Amino acid sequence: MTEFEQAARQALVLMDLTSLNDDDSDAIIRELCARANTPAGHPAAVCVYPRFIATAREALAEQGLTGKVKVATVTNFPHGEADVERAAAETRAAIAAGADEVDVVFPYRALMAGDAEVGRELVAACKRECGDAVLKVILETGELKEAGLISRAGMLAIDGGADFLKTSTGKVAVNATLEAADLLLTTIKASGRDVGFKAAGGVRTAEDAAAYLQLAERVMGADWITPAHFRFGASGLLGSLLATLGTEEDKGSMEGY
Ligand SMILES: O=C[C@H](O)COP(=O)(O)O
Repeated sequence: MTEFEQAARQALVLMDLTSLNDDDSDAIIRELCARANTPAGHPAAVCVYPRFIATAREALAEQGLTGKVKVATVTNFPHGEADVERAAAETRAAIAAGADEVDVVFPYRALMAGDAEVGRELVAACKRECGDAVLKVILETGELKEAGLISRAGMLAIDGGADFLKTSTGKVAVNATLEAADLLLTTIKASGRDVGFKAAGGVRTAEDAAAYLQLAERVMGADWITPAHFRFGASGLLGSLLATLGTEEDKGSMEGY
């Protein structure tokens, strides 16, 4: 296996296979879950809107993937409002509906306007609702733009109890970049805390994935890169990974894409 194929195989098991579109339906989420069952292995999670958590659980069970592929969802998404109570209530509802993992959007506009405390509070409130469930905090680095703000947001999220720092919603002009990834990985390392990293938004090819993996290896070391610490949030990466591995997607499960 070439080094590049190895990166594709690794990226597949680190992926949160995502569908967060306005026209998502039960049928589309069922197909997403069917696509998770690839001949080359399965992703770490599927990531869906809260109203599809039950559908995803059911569809993964039908694929024999219960417990193997987690169900992730999003809260305070995509705008990252500074309403702690609402974000906590959405997170509580997501956990009650059966989410294994919650990706909450950090109130990044509030931070840009000078209110740092609400970000820490919102993350802490959502982590309380999660308990042992994984909380990923979406910082929207492409909107924060400045290195200082990106690192500050990362530190606040870690202080609030984030299990992962995630770059982006995938809904703004600039999503995951290697520069933002470097800043967040460095922030995680400097914190000394057991926090993971998720690159999300615009990661489309095996080449993209390999570059992030190389960066993470340089900053954190190869052994750190497991699904417990590193994820790709991606809606359009699976096909490229499977093509790199010489495995075609099942066209029957591609209807609607
Ligand atoms: O969290 C994941 C992102 O929403 C996915 O973004 P993408 O559609 O650009 O892959």
